Amino acid sequence: MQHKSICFIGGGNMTQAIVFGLLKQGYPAAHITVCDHNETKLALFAERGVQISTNNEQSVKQAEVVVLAVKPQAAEAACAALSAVDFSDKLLISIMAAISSQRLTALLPSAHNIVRVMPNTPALVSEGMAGLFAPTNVVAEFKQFAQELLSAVGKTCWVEQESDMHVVTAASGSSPAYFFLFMEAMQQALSNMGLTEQQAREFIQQSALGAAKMVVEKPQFSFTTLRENVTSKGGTTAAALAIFEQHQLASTVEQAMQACVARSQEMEKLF
Ligand SMILES: NC(=O)C1=CN([C@@H]2O[C@H](COP(=O)(O)OP(=O)(O)OC[C@H]3O[C@@H](n4cnc5c(N)ncnc54)[C@H](OP(=O)(O)O)[C@@H]3O)[C@@H](O)[C@H]2O)C=CC1
Ligand SMILES: O=C(O)[C@@H]1CCC=N1
Repeated sequence: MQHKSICFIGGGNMTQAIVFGLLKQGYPAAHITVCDHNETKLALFAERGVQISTNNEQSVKQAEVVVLAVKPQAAEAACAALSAVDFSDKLLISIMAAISSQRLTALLPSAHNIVRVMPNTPALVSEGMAGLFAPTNVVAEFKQFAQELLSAVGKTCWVEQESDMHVVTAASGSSPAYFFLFMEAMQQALSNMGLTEQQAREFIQQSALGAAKMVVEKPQFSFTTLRENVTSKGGTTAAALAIFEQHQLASTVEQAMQACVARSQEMEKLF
């Protein structure tokens, strides 16, 4: 991939995951700048050779690609501070949940090439999953760069309709947290039944990794088949799954993901 100069606005959790993932894949640190007002966060990047700055405007002016990575609540202020920058030759990538391309255009009128990306933190270990959307006017070269950038730290999937980015947020951005919550609950339960936290973690992480690898490496098997292959009639797994069913796990998961989408839709109107 081309090594364009990239400036990240916001050096928080998601920027750390993407930038450290990119460095792991050999993206030159000298081509990356991270802007934040938090010196402690900036130090994490500086110690890996990434350029750091508290002067957003100056850094953005020098970059070919700008990644907006502040919280949606902070989008307006962050963009207002960039109003003097001419974005017409730059690619603007927004990883912010819920902020539409129309809103971004209103905030930064000179930005004609906007790609929305909904990544997730497994980018840190090169196993990210990112949904992408670009309005029809975005030039192909910039779309390709955005895809290559995210492909360097995981898998990508374009959506045609911007409204689908709400659902994508439930599917990529937020979804690692569902699995982490499940693992937290498993660890608590195993600890309560006598394993140490560390033992519990080892059983859970390897089982999760093994299950995920089976899903990836055995695409001929549906999730249902993989589950059924573990579940002996009248056995231990069936006893566990019966409790999940009794407590309507599928319905709970659906409600949780609907809440994620609804919050994204609400945030789109708020910020
Ligand atoms: N975390 C995740 O898993 C994912 C997050 N996202 C999206 O990524 C974005 C960032 O999320 P996340 O990394 O978790 O958030 P964080 O709060 O961890 O990081 C945002 C950082 O930006 C800083 N910041 C705020 N305003 C400015 C500014 N004007 N200039 C420079 N830095 C600024 C914040 O500082 P301070 O805290 O001091 O204000 C903070 O350090 C969000 O919009 C979120 O929707 C998307 C997918 C997944
Ligand atoms: O929770 C959030 O709002 C952000 C967006 C997706 C993941 N984290």
